[in-house]
Amino acid sequence: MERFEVAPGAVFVPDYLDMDLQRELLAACRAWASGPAGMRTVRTPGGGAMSAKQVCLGWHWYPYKYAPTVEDGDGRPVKPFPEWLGRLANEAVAAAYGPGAPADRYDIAVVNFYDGDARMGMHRDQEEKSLAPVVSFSLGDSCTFRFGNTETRTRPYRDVELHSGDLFVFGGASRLAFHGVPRVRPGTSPQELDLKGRLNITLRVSGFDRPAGT
Ligand SMILES: O=C(O)CCC(=O)C(=O)O
Ligand SMILES: [Fe+2]
Repeated sequence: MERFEVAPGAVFVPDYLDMDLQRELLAACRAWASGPAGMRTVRTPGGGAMSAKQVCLGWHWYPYKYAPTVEDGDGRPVKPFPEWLGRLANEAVAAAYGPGAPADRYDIAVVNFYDGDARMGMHRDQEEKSLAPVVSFSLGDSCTFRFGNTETRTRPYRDVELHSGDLFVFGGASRLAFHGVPRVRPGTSPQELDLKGRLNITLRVSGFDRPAGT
């Protein structure tokens, strides 16, 4: 398997997921997208809306914190984070960093759906307490993924083309680097995958204590 270190601790692994696994993940995303606590438009405090639609598992992210329920939506408990997804995250970390990489308790998934000309501005994933690596899988349309530095939203950054099945892991010195999706390429989803648009599944470790009963 080819691996490219884009920045220290940021590793790009093209073609990581085979088509069967991509299909399984797509089916899972469709189930997660349905309500309650389903896919929604995220509104920012400034009154804007994110163009990528989002659904979370394990902990619900909304600008700019986590909650056990969909505070900014239907108020329902966030869907559980399945154990198999945690195994997939740890396998992906080992594929990116090598078999000696420590396993962790992955407990958050953020699923982003990009259709048409949706995009995502430069930001840091910084609402987690844990600094465990972020694991990101891509399905469907290709995109430009911009991976920057920890100081500024601007250069230096590197643009990587992410295709369906690709893996990107960022941890270590790059865990709090700015990153974003300046463009997706509509109509580039593989024929074998029944998906119009792009799905991104981002797996994270919260480092939070779960309150009892949730
Ligand atoms: O869609 C992507 O590849 C990136 C998503 C992302 O950065 C996020 O959900 O925080
Ligand atoms: Fe992010």
